Amino acid sequence: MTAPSLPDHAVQLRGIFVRLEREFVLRSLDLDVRIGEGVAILGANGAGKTTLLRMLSSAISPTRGEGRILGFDVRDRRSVREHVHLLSHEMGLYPDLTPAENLRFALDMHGKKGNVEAALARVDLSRAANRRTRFLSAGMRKRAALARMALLRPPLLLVDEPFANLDAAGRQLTLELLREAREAGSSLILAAHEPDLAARVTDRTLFMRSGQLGDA
Ligand SMILES: Nc1ncnc2c1ncn2[C@@H]1O[C@H](COP(=O)(O)OP(=O)(O)OP(=O)(O)O)[C@@H](O)[C@H]1O
Repeated sequence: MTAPSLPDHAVQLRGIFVRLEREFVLRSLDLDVRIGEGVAILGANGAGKTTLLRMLSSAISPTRGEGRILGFDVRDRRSVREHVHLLSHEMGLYPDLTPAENLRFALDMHGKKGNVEAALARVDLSRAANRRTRFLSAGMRKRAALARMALLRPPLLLVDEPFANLDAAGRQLTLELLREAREAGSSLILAAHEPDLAARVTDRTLFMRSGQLGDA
């Protein structure tokens, strides 16, 4: 499905509430992110950053409020999922597939073509390309998920704590891949606990407190 019209915003949220169990985790949240813009979201543990990213990826629906993502209604899960990619802690890799198989599967799912071998070489995973993902270290799995993100080049990229579990080289690689994705036109929303690293790949920083966003 194509977007109703060419949007100038990747994200526009107005008065969004998300209730999980009995608690409102997001409350009256507004957010505007322009097409091509990069926004960092900082905030204490439990502030609601992951919940916001999960809602933007349509993993969960808002309890109240309105929003558009790349011009699609925030509740139009099928359209949102087609255009938005979430790189999260879980990473969404199939443990019994190899990294190469995971990447090919992701490309097939999105009807895209790409050079899987080159993407794995870029993240220094060529030697592990044919081992089952379940036998890789946390950092290696993160590199595989980064390679998949780089291959998919989604219009809107949501990234949750990308620098955790990575060595210095892995963090540098993450910065490079995020920068390349932005140069290719992806809009980016990045939740992190490392303000300096986050600022290197985003244009501005917001702070989440008790489920609401404000200036840092
Ligand atoms: N599936 C769930 N069911 C019920 N409550 C949840 C669920 N997921 C998260 N929460 C609650 O929502 C609140 C926000 O959690 P969230 O993971 O969004 O915070 P966060 O800002 O990403 O934190 P961190 O920096 O620790 O990753 C927390 O109080 C958490 O307990």
